[in-house]
Amino acid sequence: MGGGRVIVVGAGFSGLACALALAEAGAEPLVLEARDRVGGRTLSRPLPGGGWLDLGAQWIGPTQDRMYALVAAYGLETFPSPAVGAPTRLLDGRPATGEPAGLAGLLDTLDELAAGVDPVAPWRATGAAEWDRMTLGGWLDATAGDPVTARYAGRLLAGGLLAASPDEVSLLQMLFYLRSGGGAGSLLGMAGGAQQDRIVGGPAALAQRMADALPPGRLRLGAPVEAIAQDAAGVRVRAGDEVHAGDAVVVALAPALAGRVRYDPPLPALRDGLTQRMPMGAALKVHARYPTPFWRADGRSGVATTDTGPLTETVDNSLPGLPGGVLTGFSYGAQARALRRLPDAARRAALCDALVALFGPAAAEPAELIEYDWSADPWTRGCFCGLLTPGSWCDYGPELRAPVGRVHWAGTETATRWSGYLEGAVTAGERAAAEVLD
Ligand SMILES: Cc1cc2nc3c(=O)[nH]c(=O)nc-3n(C[C@H](O)[C@H](O)[C@H](O)COP(=O)(O)OP(=O)(O)OC[C@H]3O[C@@H](n4cnc5c(N)ncnc54)[C@H](O)[C@@H]3O)c2cc1C
Repeated sequence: MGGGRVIVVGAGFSGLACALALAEAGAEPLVLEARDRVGGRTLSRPLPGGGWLDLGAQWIGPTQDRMYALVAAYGLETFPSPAVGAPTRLLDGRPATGEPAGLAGLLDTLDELAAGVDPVAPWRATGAAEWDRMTLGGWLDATAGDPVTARYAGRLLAGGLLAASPDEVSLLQMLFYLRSGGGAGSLLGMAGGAQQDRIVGGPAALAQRMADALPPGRLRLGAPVEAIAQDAAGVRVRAGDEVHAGDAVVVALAPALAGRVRYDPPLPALRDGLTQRMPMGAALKVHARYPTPFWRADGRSGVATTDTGPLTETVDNSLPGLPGGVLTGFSYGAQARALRRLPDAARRAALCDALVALFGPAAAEPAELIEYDWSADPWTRGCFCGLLTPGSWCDYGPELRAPVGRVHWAGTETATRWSGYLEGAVTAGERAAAEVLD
C-alpha cells in the first residue's frame, strides 16, 4: 500500500501503535479519537503531594516485550511493584495463612487444559465445543472439591483476570486467556508476572508520547466516528461533520464499541453477531489514599485476597519516595455491579468496610477514595476488556480478526498474546498495520 491513506479509529494503545507502524512504513495514517485525550483505557490522575494514580491500566510484566520496548524508546522508566511484607488473606471470613489447599492443583489443571488451546484459533481445540458451553463457575463447582476453593478460585480467575463473575464466562474463554498470557503463574504473579512493574508517570504518559511521535496533523481528538462506508474506490469515515476518505480503515476499538458504528454496506451477519456477543467486563478499581502506608508497620504487604465481600483483592500502590500510602482495591462482575447500584455514600461506606475487614480499623477513614467508572464512560463501557459469552467462541471466534473488505480490526481483544492487556493492544495494532500494508 506504500503511500496509501489509512483511517485509524481510536487512539488507545492499539490505534496509536497501528498508526505509528503505518507512518513508519510510509503510509498516511489519520487517527480519529472520540475523546479529547489519547490513551483509551489508561488514565492518570495527579496526586496533591506529587506522583499520580493510574485509574485504568497500570502494570506490565515479563514477556510483554513490545511494552518494555516502547517504554524505553519513548524515554520512560519502569519501577517494580512493592515486594515487602506478607499478604493478607480472608477465607470464609477468617484470616488464613495460605491459599485454599486445592488451589495450586486447580491452576495446574487449567494450565494443562490451556496448553491444548491455540490462542489463534481456540475453537479448534479438542474439547472446545464442550468447554465453550460450560461456564468457568460450573467447572470450578464440579472440580474444586470444596465451595471455599471454588469461590476463591472463581473470584481470582474470572474476577482478577477477566473482571467478570465465574458464571458469565466459559471455560474456553478462561483457557484462551490463560494461554494467551503465558499461564496462571504469569498472569496472577506480581514479581515475575503481569503485575511486576509500573511505568513512571503511568501508561497514560506513554500513550501521550506515542501520540506526540505521530507526524503532524495525523491525529484528530474529539472526533467520534459514527459511520464507515466502503466501496471499490475506498473508504469514507464520518466523524461529526467531517468525512475522511482513505484506502482502508483500521477499527481499533473493543468489539462492543465497534458494533455501535454504522457500516455501509452493513457488516456481514457473523461479524455483527460477534459484536453482539462480546460484552465488556465489569471492574471497579478504587484507590484509598492514607497519610502513611500503615499496613507496612504490621509487616503486611498490602496485597490481600478474599473469597467474601465486595472487594476481591487489594495491592499497595504507594509510590516510592513520596509521602502517603495508597491501597488499591478491585471489585469484579456481580460484586462490582452491586456496588455501582448503591448511592455514592453507601458505596463508599461499603468499600471502607471491606478495607477494614482486610486491614483493620486504620483503614476506616482514608483521606480520599478515588474511583473512575469505566462502565459509565461512553467510549469504554466496561473493562478490562470484551469477553465472548459462553458458546460464542466456537460460533463467532473466527470473525474476531477477519477483515471485512477494506475494514480491518485491531484492539486488545483481537490479540493472540496478552489479549486484554496493553501488550495485546500494541501487538494487535501492529498486526493490523501489517495486514493493511500487505
Ligand atoms: C481499570 C483497568 C485496569 C487495567 N489494568 C491493566 C493492567 O494493569 N495492565 C494491562 O496491560 N492492561 C490493563 N487493563 C487493560 C488495558 O487498559 C487495555 O487492554 C488496553 O488499554 C486496550 O487498548 P485498546 O487500544 O485496545 O483499546 P482502548 O484503550 O479502549 O482504545 C480505544 C479508543 O477508541 C476510542 N473510541 C471509542 N469509540 C470511538 C469511536 N466511535 N470513534 C473514535 N474513537 C472511539 C476510545 O476513546 C479509546 O481511546 C486495564 C484496564 C482497566 C480499565
